[in-house]
Amino acid sequence: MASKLSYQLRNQTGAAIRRFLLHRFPNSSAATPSLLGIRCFSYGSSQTVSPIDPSASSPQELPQPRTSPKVELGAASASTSSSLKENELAKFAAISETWWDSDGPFKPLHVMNPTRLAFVRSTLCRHFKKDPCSARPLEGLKIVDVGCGGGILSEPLARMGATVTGVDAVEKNIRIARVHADLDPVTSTIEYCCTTAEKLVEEGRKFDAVMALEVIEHVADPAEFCKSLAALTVPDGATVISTINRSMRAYATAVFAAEYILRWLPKGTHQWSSFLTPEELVLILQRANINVKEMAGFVYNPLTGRWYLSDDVSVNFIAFGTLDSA
Ligand SMILES: C[S@@+](CC[C@H](N)C(=O)[O-])C[C@H]1O[C@@H](n2cnc3c(N)ncnc32)[C@H](O)[C@@H]1O
Ligand SMILES: [Mg+2]
Repeated sequence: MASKLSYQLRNQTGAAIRRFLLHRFPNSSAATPSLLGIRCFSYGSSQTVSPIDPSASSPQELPQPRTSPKVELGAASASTSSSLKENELAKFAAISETWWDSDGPFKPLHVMNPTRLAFVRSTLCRHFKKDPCSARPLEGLKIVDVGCGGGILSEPLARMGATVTGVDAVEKNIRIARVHADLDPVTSTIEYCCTTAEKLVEEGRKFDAVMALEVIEHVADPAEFCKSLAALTVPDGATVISTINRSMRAYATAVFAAEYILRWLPKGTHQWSSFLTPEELVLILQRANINVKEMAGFVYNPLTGRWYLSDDVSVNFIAFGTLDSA
């Protein structure tokens, strides 16, 4: 009798936990790049690439854009930008002084930088037939870094020889980026501007490669944002996007642990519901005519304190795509 009762209790508790998780994480994803039919990035080796059939990979409804209250944003706010989510931008404006403090709130980006640069260099060199081992492998490429913040990515891209434009919707970020880049003649060539992707589109700007790393989870309308990224890209040009998966693991690690336990990021930095699953990102990009060809996950090793590339896209992931020329 007692064991029957305890069995029932365990069953009910299990069901309640399952109900809670399903309610809290309705669309969480367990995708891997190969399940999505995308080549998984790995040093040296390559696996099959089979383009995704948009009608077949039809994940669910995409998250809908939300509106947010107005805050002061500088020049970027002059445009009728669809990508601006003002409460998100206010968070970055509040900590803009700390962009280059490698132990500050942007420490995770600083620590992750070599790993994501390895992906960027490798995919761009493969696509544009450049030598990844040369000192300036991105020489000759015009690259825009959308949501560049203080320039953590823009600067190494310039050092790799690219002609870089960095744009951010927060004026203070651009000021910090400018001051820091001017410390070195190579990075002082970067064109920094407080604006948005959609404003650059209005101005008719085009780039060989468009970067938006850790930005899409902070914009108002990811689908419109991707359309702007596509419109900035030359035919057969490249797009690289990194973000956080809307998975249970991401909630536990990238939000709960990173913000509340380890205090790597200020509390409230990320809204879990604004994350995209890899399937959603691929679909949104496909609708913008960008074909995702390579994808990788970033995995943190607490023993070494480093990030490495992996096919585990369950938390942080990065995607490389090209703009259909047709
Ligand atoms: C997490 S930071 C990433 C910075 C940089 N991409 C990196 O990875 O080092 C996100 C940045 O995107 C900017 N941002 C957010 N929404 C934007 C938008 N709609 N247009 C331009 N910049 C935006 C923020 O101001 C912030 O600097
Ligand atoms: Mg983020």
